Amino acid sequence: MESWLRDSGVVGLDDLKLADFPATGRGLGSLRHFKEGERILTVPSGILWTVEHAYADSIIGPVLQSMQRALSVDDTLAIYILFVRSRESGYNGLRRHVEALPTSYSSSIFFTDDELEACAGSSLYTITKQLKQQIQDDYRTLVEGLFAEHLDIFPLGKFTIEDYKWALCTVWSRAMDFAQPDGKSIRLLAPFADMLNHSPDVKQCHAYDASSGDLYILAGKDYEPGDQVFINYGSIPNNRLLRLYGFVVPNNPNDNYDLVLMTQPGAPFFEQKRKLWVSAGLDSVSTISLSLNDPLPKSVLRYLRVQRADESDLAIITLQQIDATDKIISISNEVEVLQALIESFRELLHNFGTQIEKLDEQLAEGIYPPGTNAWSAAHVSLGEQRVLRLARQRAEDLLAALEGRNRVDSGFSAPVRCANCAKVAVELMLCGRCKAVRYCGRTCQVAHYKEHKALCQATAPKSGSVKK
Ligand SMILES: C[S@@+](CC[C@H](N)C(=O)[O-])C[C@H]1O[C@@H](n2cnc3c(N)ncnc32)[C@H](O)[C@@H]1O
Repeated sequence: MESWLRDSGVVGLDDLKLADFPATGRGLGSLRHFKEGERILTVPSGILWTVEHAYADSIIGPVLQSMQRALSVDDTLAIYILFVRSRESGYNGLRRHVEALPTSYSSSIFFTDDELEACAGSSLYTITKQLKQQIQDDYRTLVEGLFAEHLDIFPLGKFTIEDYKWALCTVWSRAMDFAQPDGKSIRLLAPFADMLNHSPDVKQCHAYDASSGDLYILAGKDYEPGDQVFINYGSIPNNRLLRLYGFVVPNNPNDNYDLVLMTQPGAPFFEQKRKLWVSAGLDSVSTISLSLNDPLPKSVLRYLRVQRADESDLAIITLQQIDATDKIISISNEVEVLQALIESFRELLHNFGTQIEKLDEQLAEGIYPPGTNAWSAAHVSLGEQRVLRLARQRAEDLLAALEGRNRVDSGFSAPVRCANCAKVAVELMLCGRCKAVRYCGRTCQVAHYKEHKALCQATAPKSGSVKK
């Protein structure tokens, strides 16, 4: 491969060496001092794997271009790689690169059920199961819609589902993405530069020159001869690292939990609510990342305030022109939102096969030997549970603060009655709009709305939004 890289105009080969490193496996080592920011490597446009190059290929290009529905970027790159690998002649340089690729990967899609069980309950667990099915479906579509039509180009023996999975993992674990000046993004694989391993401790140091189409690697920190040279793949949580790259970073500060919020189209006031979600940059199905830094992002509350809004809440939004997505609509709505969230977080945490304390114990006892698939899965589970516990705590704190304020608002000295059923209780909810009457619960508030409406409109503050 080296002579092909040299002949193709790769710059920097004399200062870097392929080597095995204990912590990461194969990578690139430096053969001299590098100062941070110094250019280390240039891989010219001509030898990059890109969709554009696949389309420009004289054999596979016309076939790809004649497809009624264009393949995804990942599928195009994966099939391009498999195509080059399958050729008996030609493509000499690119075939050398393919020969240097790993023969197997440790993405979670290759985990056995037992290995995956170590992260049961995590979003990775669910996504991996879905992904396995998705890959099978996509493969079947490829066979029927592409391979079977062009068996001379895609001999099925070299395009099996195992080959397809291998090629997809090659793309997931080695592709680099760049935004271009025209706003479009480009996904590419750069021979030799794709031997660089990840370190969160180096600065972002891979770049794409849109005018030349070349890929550059700069030193992400100072290096001494013999050091492993890294790039930074980005702030990636363990669940994603394991799914795409097949490794994890213990105690990863980027760990997250992808919370999926959804509402069925048949739900009451669905269209009205959908407009409110869209105006807040959300939709009826929204996936929101909860992270260690921000375990309960505002967008979660925005979504749920609208989802839980009843007729009177929606009337409040319209009448008072509340930015429903950013502010408390009514105390009752907010209480319901927070209670529902706490309940959901409890349930999500309960669904984890092994709780944090037990996982910590198992890891300390070496039940999951370091570096094994189950060990990686256990770290994903730990990360997701930590985020969810923080999120639950945040929601509980918000609810406690709200209830505390409500108690102060209602006055401890004189317990008041529910405006509907006249029940006496300390913890009555205040009508979020007029703040003139209190209810023992949501049912009473709704039941009383008709009677209360006129008074509510007359006594509600005329300007501003519902007090936080
Ligand atoms: C772009 S390739 C890097 C070169 C790769 N090590 C090789 O031998 O071909 C990305 C893959 O390298 C491995 N890798 C990268 N950074 C790593 C790290 N910090 N720890 C463990 N494995 C890492 C993972 O297997 C990942 O999927």
